[in-house]
Amino acid sequence: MSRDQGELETLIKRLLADPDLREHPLNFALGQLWFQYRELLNRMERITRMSDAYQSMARQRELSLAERFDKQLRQLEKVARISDRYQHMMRELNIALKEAATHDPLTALANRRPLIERLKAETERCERLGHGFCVAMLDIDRFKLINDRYGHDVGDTVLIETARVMEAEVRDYDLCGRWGGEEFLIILPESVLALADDIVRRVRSAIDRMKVRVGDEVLSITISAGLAQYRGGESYSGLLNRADAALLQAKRNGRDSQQLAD
Ligand SMILES: Nc1nc2c(ncn2[C@@H]2O[C@H](COP(=O)(O)OP(=O)(O)OP(=O)(O)O)[C@@H](O)[C@H]2O)c(=O)[nH]1
Repeated sequence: MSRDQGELETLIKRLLADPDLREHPLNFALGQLWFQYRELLNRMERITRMSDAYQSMARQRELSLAERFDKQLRQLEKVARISDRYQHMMRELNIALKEAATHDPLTALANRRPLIERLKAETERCERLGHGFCVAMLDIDRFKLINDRYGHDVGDTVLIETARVMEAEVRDYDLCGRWGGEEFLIILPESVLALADDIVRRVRSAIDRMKVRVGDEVLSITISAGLAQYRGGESYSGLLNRADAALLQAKRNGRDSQQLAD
């Protein structure tokens, strides 16, 4: 309120309160004007208060919207983190499942499944391109004796060590797997029998040099092997049968040896 306005209000209040002026002809009109002016002022104040309240309410609502937005954002971030972890877990699980489906849990070598897939692929490739490939079936000699004498755990260690040495000796593109029990299969692509024979001799001599210790004793492990080269038109199981028969012959020949299939 300005200074002039304040002085005018004081003057009007004084005039209206003056008993000598009560009968003055303008007193009633001035009283009415004063009353209307006060009413107007009150209404304006009410409107201003309402507008202030509305603005503060709006500010409050904006604030709580921002807070709600932040909360939603935090929740979304949490969901995204959980989903990331879940996807990572699923990926790991898939890898573990694939590993379990294609690898022998004891030696970590390929199991029969990828071996058979590779045999099929190689026979098809052979038919198409005419490249030769060989397989070698390898078997630990008198393995039952090791189990019986030293226990199953030592037998397992022998299997693990044999697998490790075997895999280290073959070429990168050969596939070495556990066919079952103490029997291993090596698939040698792009090879004729003479080359496969050299590679298997190298594998056997590395296993010969391998040292598995049981207390003070060092076990000596020998291997017998049968080798066969793929013949056009033959099935992969026919090829395996010939390698198996050659292995049997190697065993009959006194073990610790290798035999080429006819
Ligand atoms: N420790 C262990 N032993 C196994 C496993 N799988 C098979 N065997 C054992 O391997 C042995 C194979 O014995 P045999 O088939 O008689 O052959 P071998 O004693 O090696 O004799 P030859 O093959 O004739 O030289 C059996 O005693 C099986 O119990 C395995 O995962 N761990």
